[in-house]
Amino acid sequence: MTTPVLTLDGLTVRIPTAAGTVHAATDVDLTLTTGQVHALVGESGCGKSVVGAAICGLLPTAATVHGGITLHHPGSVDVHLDRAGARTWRKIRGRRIAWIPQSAATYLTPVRSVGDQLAETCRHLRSTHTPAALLTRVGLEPAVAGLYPHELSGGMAQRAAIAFALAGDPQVIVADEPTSNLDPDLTEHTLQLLRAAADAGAAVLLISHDLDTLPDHTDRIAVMYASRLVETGPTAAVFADPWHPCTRDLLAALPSGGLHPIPGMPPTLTDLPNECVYHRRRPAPGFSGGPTYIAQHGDRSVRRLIGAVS
Ligand SMILES: Nc1ncnc2c1ncn2[C@@H]1O[C@H](COP(=O)(O)OP(=O)(O)OP(=O)(O)O)[C@@H](O)[C@H]1O
Ligand code: NI
Repeated sequence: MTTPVLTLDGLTVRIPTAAGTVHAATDVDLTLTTGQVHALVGESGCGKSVVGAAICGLLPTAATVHGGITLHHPGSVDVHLDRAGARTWRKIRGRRIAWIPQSAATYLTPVRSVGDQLAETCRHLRSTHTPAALLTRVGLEPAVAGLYPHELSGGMAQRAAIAFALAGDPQVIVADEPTSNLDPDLTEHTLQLLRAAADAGAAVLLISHDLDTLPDHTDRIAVMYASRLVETGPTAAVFADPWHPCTRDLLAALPSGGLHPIPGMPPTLTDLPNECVYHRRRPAPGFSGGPTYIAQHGDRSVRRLIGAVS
């Protein structure tokens, strides 16, 4: 049985920049559940990492957040992360929510061995695991503990990143493109490790561009376009019968879909109206713009245009 662990309720993130206010995430509703791997996909710059960063309390300080980010724990009170201060985050990060970055090299200190840093993380989190057990769990030899970060191959570094994330037995794991630098074998191995973490009870959010790998490795998918979710549902159902034109176009751009790139360019996020703008990229029949709404059908949802013909 799956239980909701983390709920995003109308998450809206705005980032002020010299070029204007970036609409980085708008009205994002998403529930992460125990034991499931949830994919978050969409074109580059659509806001996926911002959603992941919001869940992990890692947004830039200038960002403003509206809407709810709620962490649930059976038998305990909900934690409202959208209002959490530094003290709450110190208790939560690593222990209840962990982040797996794209490259482990970005957060490891070059001057200390992997084992040293993993031992320090375990002490800090009061982990019940030893560094050796964590390395074994992600398929690394115990001898890797003695290596320095620059001595790790890309695949080893990514496994090490997962070992660090597993140290605190987090309820939620956010992995931001963990396979983007890996060959197919290492990609497969990394996705299996995320599946194992979910099987052990975590809710995993996998931000990914490798759509072809998702049906085999994820339970649910959320498709994002220009800061908004346009479609969510079980991965197999969405791949078999995509409802939103954006999802259809993303799938058609894959080798398995015939390699048809999406025409046009993604919009600039500093100048967005209060509606889904995919119809501007790919005009819908008989529709020239206007508000959208989310239609819910069982365990699937799709953003529809009010007044569109189809
Ligand atoms: N620190 C920041 N300051 C200003 N703008 C930012 C910042 N971080 C992200 N953005 C902007 O927010 C928008 C969403 O970015 P985000 O990194 O979430 O996209 P993404 O979907 O993860 O893209 P990619 O697939 O390339 O990683 C982009 O327009 C980006 O330029
Ligand atoms: Ni990103």
